[in-house]
Amino acid sequence: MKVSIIGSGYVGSVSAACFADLGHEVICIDIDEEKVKQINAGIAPIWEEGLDELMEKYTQKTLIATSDYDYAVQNSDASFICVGTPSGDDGSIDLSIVKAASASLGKAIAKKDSYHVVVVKSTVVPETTEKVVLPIVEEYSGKKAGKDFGIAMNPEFLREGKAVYDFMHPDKIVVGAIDERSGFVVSELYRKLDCEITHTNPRTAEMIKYVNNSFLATKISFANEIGNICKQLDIDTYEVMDAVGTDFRIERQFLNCGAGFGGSCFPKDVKAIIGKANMIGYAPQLLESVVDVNDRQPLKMIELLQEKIGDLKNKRIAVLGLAFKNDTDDIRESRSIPVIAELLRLDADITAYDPMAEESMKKLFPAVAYCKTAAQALQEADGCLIMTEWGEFRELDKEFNSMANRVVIDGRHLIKPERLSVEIDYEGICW
Ligand SMILES: NC(=O)C1=CN([C@@H]2O[C@H](COP(=O)(O)OP(=O)(O)OC[C@H]3O[C@@H](n4cnc5c(N)ncnc54)[C@H](O)[C@@H]3O)[C@@H](O)[C@H]2O)C=CC1
Ligand SMILES: O=C(O)[C@H]1O[C@H](OP(=O)(O)OP(=O)(O)OC[C@H]2O[C@@H](n3ccc(=O)[nH]c3=O)[C@H](O)[C@@H]2O)[C@H](O)[C@@H](O)[C@@H]1O
Repeated sequence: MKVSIIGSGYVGSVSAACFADLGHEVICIDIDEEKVKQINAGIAPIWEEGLDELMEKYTQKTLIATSDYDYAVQNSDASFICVGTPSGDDGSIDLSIVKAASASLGKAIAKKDSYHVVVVKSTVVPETTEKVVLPIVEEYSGKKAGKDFGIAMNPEFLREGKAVYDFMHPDKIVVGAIDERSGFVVSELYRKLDCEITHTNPRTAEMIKYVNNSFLATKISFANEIGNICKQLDIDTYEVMDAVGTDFRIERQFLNCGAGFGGSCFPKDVKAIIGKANMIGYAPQLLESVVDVNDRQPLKMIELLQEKIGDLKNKRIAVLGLAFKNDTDDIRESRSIPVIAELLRLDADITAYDPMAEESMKKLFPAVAYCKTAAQALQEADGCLIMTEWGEFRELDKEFNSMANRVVIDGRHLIKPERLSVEIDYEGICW
């Protein structure tokens, strides 16, 4: 089949490359000319394991990029909207980018003689596909949904860092279409994947995505709350979760307490569904608490540090890990952001290291001294904060020797102090 993908960010570029790998002809559309050029040169616009290889393999064969909606729509059967859905000022969803993409798509569909399917893959709150995207496409195309064009919602569940693998090995595919014809076109695109398709309406598909992310975020905040209680009682919360997680109704994953969840989706999606609930007159107490626990958690790292070394003014603090999690260069909502901001407010001197995310964080905090290795960041440091679950931090040992004061606060349960050859003053955030 022929498909166009609107937006070449994490979801768009991975979907494009994977659809090409499934044998489809793909056209990427982006308003960012730099990304268009990159893709046409066979270079992935973001870092994801396996993505460069797929881009190189299919670019200029079955995968091309353009900023021309008309060209893309004329030469494809369906268009996937994969643009960002950030939080507005009050936390609720900002649909302006989705609206702009829908309008461009509508104008292009106006010039097309044959049937086209509009697919919303961006994470959008329930009712958006039917009450926002559909009317905009109708308005700009002058055509009728369900007759001249189809419309469906197809949420994406991939994780950053494992995006290509997740796309190709989904545990669920959800297609929420307004009619059978639209649903059939979308399902056909996934035919080669070994996964059953859940067919539903657009609103339910939208809700499935939010419930998935909110439930995972709730598990993490629950684990953090329990971890904070366990720490006061001198109970190893990881031992607790290992036992509790053996119950198949609970499941061990996403019960790792630590500095909290970051990333481009959990924080914004929980806030967006809270916003939608408030809009319809329901106060979602539990979800509000999920956000509160998560906001408080990273600052506990600083409190623990202050307990050990007192006033942080002019103290040299090594921040290890800047990305919101391992295996990505993405710093969106990374828990290291509030931590660095607070350290700067307290006049600490910061050295920082991350294997991939240094460049992005530099734009946000130019005053931090960025280092090329963890060892360099630790030199002469009065304290160390471990913020991201990078595997290489697990291997740290002799590197702690060069610290002026070997105080290590671990936000990701990576260091086993008893296994080190060097003695350190170690504290886990909630263990
Ligand atoms: N990042 C992730 O791991 C996941 C994200 N999602 C959802 O997918 C959506 C996209 O997220 P990301 O890929 O992270 O966003 P992103 O911000 O990385 O990429 C969005 C892309 O859209 C382009 N764009 C903006 N306006 C445009 C327009 N009018 N026409 C064409 N292109 C335009 C931007 O230049 C950018 O390249 C969001 O709703 C997000 O919640 C869903 C699952 C996973
Ligand atoms: O909608 C999205 O964008 C995506 O959001 C998450 O994926 P992602 O944000 O890439 O990362 P996760 O691996 O889920 O981790 C999110 C955050 O939770 C933290 N986390 C995770 C697990 C855990 O037990 N504890 C914990 O603090 C991680 O450190 C990280 O900051 C979901 O896992 C994906 O299914 C979803 O598609």
